[in-house]
This record gives sequence, C-alpha cells and structure tokens, in this order.
Amino acid sequence: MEEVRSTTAWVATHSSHVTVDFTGIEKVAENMKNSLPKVEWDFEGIHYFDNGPLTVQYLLVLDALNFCFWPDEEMSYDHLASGLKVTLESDKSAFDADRLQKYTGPQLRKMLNWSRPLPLEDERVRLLHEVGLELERSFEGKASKLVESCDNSAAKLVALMTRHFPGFRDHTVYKGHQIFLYKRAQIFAADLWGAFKGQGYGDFEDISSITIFADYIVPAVLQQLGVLRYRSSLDNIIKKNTEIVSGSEEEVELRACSVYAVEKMKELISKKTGKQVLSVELDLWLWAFGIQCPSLQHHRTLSIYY
Ligand SMILES: Nc1nc2c(c(CN[C@H]3C=C[C@H](O)[C@@H]3O)cn2[C@@H]2O[C@H](COP(=O)(O)O)[C@@H](O)[C@H]2O)c(=O)[nH]1
Repeated sequence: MEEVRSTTAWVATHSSHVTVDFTGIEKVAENMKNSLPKVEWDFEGIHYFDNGPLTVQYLLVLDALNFCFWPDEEMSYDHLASGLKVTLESDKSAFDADRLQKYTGPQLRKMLNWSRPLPLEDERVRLLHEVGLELERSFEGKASKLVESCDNSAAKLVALMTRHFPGFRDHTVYKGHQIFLYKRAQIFAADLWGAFKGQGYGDFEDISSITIFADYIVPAVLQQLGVLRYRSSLDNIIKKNTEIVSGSEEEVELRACSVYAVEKMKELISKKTGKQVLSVELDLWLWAFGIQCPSLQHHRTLSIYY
C-alpha cells in the first residue's frame, strides 16, 4: 500500500484542478477529536454473512462488481450487495468457480432483480468470468484459499489480488507517472476485516496500512467538508453532471487527492487524540455520510475500477 500512499501524494503536490485544503482538514480533525464517529460495517443490513468461507466467496464476487452504479439513476451499491445475498441464500453453489465463468448478462440481471441492462453489464460479466477462472486455476476455486495464503497481511492480499486478477489493477498514468489507487482490492480486504470483525478471515495485522477507497462518493463528501477545493471549471463539470473521461487529470486528481487528504486527516486526528485511527474507519464514516446525503453531487466517470 506504500505505492498507493506515495503515488497519490505525488498527484496531490502536482495537481492542477483539485487542491487539498489543510485548514479544512484541521477543522474536521478538531471536530472529530472528542468523538470519533464509529460506523458499523453492514450498518445497512444488506450483506451475506455466515462466518465461514462462503462469506469470503461472496465478498470477492461483490467487490469484483463493486463499481459504477450511477449510469442508472435508480441503481446503487445496495442492489448489488442484497441481490448477491439473496442469490446465495437460495443457492449455496451460485458462486462456485465453474458457475462464475458461465454467467450471462441476463442471468446477472436476474440475480440483482433488475429488469433492464446493468451499467457496464458486459464488463461486469467479463470480470465475473475472470474471477471464476483464476480462482479455479490458482486457488482450488475458493476465495478462502486466496485469503489463507496471505499470512494475515492485508498488504499481501492486495498484492496477490492485483497480481492474479487484472480487473483489480486499479492504476493509471498521470503527468507521466504511474499512480496506484487499488480501490476494489483494498475494499475487499476491508470488507473481510469488517465482516469478520478482525477475526478469522478478517484477521489482518496490518489493517492500518490500507488507505481509503477512492470512489465517486468520498471526493464529493470531502469537498463538502471543505477538505478538497476544485477549480471552477471542474466544479462546473460536476454540477452539470458532465462525464469526466477515465484517466484524465481531473479524474485522477479527484481520486488521488482524496486518498492523500484522508491520510493527512488520519495523522492529525491520531496526533490530537493519541489514539490510532484507521483509514478504513474514516472511509466508512465519510462514505456512510455521503450516501445519506441525497443532494450530494459527484463526478461521473465510466470505469470498472470504482
Ligand atoms: N469509499 C467507499 N466506497 C464504497 C463503499 C461501498 C460499500 N462498502 C460496504 C462495506 C461496509 C459498509 O456497510 C458498506 O456497505 C461502496 N462504495 C462505492 O460507492 C459507490 C456507490 O455509490 P452509490 O452509487 O450511491 O450506491 C461506488 O463507487 C462503490 O464502489 C465503501 O465502504 N467505501
């Protein structure tokens, strides 16, 4: 995760469209100093959990598809999490590696109880196949084997995920430099940690090494909190819901500056309180705040990464 931290910091110090406001960070950290808001994983009550390997399989499938819901105004992450949960509850072998390799778009729609094509449906299907095939080839078909091979290290898990599954290699090139975000790979580690409450498959000694998950909700929340400031041209693009091209300077800055700003916020809160705060905890708080705010306007980029 050092790569994520150092490369996003590079973007933040060379950015043209997004600025990290340290006064804004200071204000948020000061407010959080006395009461660190704790948000429970699955506060929505929408995820599958049975305390065993099938939960790991569920979370891998979930995070393989955990991106870009906004093109359909009525769709959200909740539909994915709960649709996959209902699917698994009625058919425990639905996410077996051989079956993952065969799903079609209409079948995936049915799983999510969705009557029209899903956003980036063909990509979602391709990524499901990729996960099934690689699980079968390298991990006896089981996501639990993948996690077991990581020696309780979230960093190892992210490295392994990005090595084995091309769809999880969330990176880009910005002003000639390679930048790593690894949103879905990191969120998989965080979901395991959250679901298993840091025990069993969620027991990671280095959970503090994970950064936030740069999606389209967190940057919007950070802007609202005065932690990120946008150049007026970018502000207009977002207000008008105009699409931002994947890999553009604007898009990379929105995501990278979010990671960097929350790392700084975490350091400051830890310093003020004398307690270790985790980026995962800050992420969940920011994200939960964001999705409960219907007026929040976020950037729109078509991407399989977030
Ligand atoms: N940074 C961050 N981004 C997250 C999540 C989650 C869900 N995490 C679960 C884990 C435990 C909790 O109980 C959550 O349920 C989804 N997303 C992203 O949000 C976007 C979806 O937005 P909308 O279209 O409005 O549904 C999309 O990019 C999706 O990838 C998170 O935790 N952090």
